Amino acid sequence: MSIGPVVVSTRGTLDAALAPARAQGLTVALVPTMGALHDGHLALVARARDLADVVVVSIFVNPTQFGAGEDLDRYPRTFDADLEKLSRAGADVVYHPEVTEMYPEGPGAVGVNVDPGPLGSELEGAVRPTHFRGVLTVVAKLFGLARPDFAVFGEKDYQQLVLIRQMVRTLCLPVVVVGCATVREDDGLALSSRNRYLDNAQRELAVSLSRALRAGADAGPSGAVAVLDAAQKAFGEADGVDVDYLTLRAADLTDPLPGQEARLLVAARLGSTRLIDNVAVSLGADKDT
Ligand SMILES: Nc1ncnc2c1ncn2[C@@H]1O[C@H](COP(=O)(O)OP(=O)(O)OP(=O)(O)O)[C@@H](O)[C@H]1O
Ligand SMILES: CC(C)(CO)[C@@H](O)C(=O)[O-]
Ligand code: BAL
Repeated sequence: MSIGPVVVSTRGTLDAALAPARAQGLTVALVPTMGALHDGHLALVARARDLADVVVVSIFVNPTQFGAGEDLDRYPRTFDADLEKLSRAGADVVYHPEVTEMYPEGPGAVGVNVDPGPLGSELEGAVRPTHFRGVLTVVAKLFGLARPDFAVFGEKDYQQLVLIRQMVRTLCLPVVVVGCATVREDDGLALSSRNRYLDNAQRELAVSLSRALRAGADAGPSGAVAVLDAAQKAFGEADGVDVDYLTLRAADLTDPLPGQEARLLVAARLGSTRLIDNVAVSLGADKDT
């Protein structure tokens, strides 16, 4: 019987847990999460297992990436179930700090933060203006704490992945960022901890996000206009789904160019639940250009 991962909650105990591996020159992969783990997270852990000798998973619901009125208080916290899943997935260390450990002066204290730059105010950032500052700041802290050789993130949070890559490049951080494909339900819905907020009717409607993205991606060779048309049509009249954005960008989230791999991204609200998703699109030229 496996004894499961070592669970630590402070910088000192994390250092102590990783010291033997570091002394032997073993490599470390970090998988940052906010818990409420599902198969999408476990795919990241499996990738981390392939990449490195030691796998550290952090579970921390980071208050600084939630805006006022968002779901910080009701965000699912399922630590015991998470630990069982991580045990089966072969994680070595679980870092589960308290808010006071990560933010000794309080999460609201004015201090040093990572500025995400202009992309931090677009797409998700347009609706959640302080979100990416909070994400990048906590990810930078986690990198400083765990000092991983590799860090694994999901493409489901595509803008987050792009911004983390930018941060690593700009700040010359010594870590390799690895992105993992989005894991989906059988009907196409991207797995997300927030899916558990959906009632039955909303769960049925939620498939319209991935259906629209799929239709858009299929129209890729016909150009950007066709992609957006097809995606919007596939959304149809889905009553009860309020789309925040449905947009086509280049893979680095600048303007898309024909002949390149692009990304079609969507965010929508179903009642008080906000879901995001995206797909890769092989983009051809518009017919009349
Ligand atoms: N379906 C998925 N497939 C692959 N990776 C995923 C999936 N869902 C989440 N991840 C990745 O897991 C990591 C931790 O994400 P997080 O704990 O916020 O889970 P989440 O399901 O995205 O939750 P939320 O509902 O808050 O968006 C991130 O790198 C995220 O991109
Ligand atoms: C990367 C992350 C763990 C930072 O809190 C979070 O934004 C998430 O779960 O995607
Ligand atoms: N998966 C991104 C975390 C958030 O929405 O706050």
